[in-house]
Amino acid sequence: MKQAKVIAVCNQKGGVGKTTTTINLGIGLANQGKKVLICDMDPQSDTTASLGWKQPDELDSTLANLLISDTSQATTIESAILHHEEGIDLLPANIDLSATELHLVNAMCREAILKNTIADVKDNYDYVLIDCPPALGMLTINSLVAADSVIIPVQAQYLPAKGMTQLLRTIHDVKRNIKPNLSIEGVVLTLVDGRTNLSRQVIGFLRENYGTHIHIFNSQIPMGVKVAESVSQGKSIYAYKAYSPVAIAYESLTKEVLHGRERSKEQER
Ligand SMILES: Nc1ncnc2c1ncn2[C@@H]1O[C@H](COP(=O)(O)OP(=O)(O)OP(=O)(O)O)[C@@H](O)[C@H]1O
Repeated sequence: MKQAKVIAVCNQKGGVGKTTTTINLGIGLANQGKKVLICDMDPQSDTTASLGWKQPDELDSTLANLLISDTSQATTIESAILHHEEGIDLLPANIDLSATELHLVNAMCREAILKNTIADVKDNYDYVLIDCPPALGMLTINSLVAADSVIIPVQAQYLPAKGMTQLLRTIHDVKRNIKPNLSIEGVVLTLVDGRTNLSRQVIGFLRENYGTHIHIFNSQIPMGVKVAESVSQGKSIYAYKAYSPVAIAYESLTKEVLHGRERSKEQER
């Protein structure tokens, strides 16, 4: 049996590249021989649609059914898992997940429902990546409680970087009250426009304001038109346009994540 590392890809700000990072990091890890499960915890179901399931609302079994353990539908986690042609598995989402958020508020052990839901299958994988919704509600809290670490995609702009305070506070609260060993894997700069100096300014801002203790990945994800095209084809950037700057950047991020894990395993020994 494997021992999965569970990583939440999280930022309450919308449109910062969470979905794109989850997919391309996930498939990047699969390309390196790792077994990967992606959980789509965003009711917009962009990850599900971007991986080729274009009508998520027509899916019978999704994370929404699993999280409310709807006995009338008797959904098993195995029956909900979809298999993508590039070698990763997906627990899909659809719009029902937004109603699930309300249900979770009154549920017992409400913060740990995702963690318990994936407990039986998690160790079939090396990595479980969770694409979080752009909000700090119960779906995000469940994602953080299920996770060992968090990757924070930050758009290389001044205001999105500023908005990190609230997210870091939430991560701190989860760590203090529920999940003491939750760690921040790192911040990845996304949508970097190479024509400006903004990425350097944003890194300077993050270091100054959040201390030196938050790791910032060396890999930066540039802007590239091929991203939207790959999404429309249900493919990763590697399958759609190998060797494009975005593909090279995500491959490099994948290696940083892999090496980070190897380093921490060595430290444990
Ligand atoms: N490197 C990139 N270059 C160009 N476009 C990108 C890049 N990364 C993401 N995008 C585009 O930016 C938009 C937002 O990206 P994405 O969906 O990954 O962000 P998100 O944080 O998951 O959004 P949401 O919060 O709405 O779920 C999408 O249209 C996506 O195709």
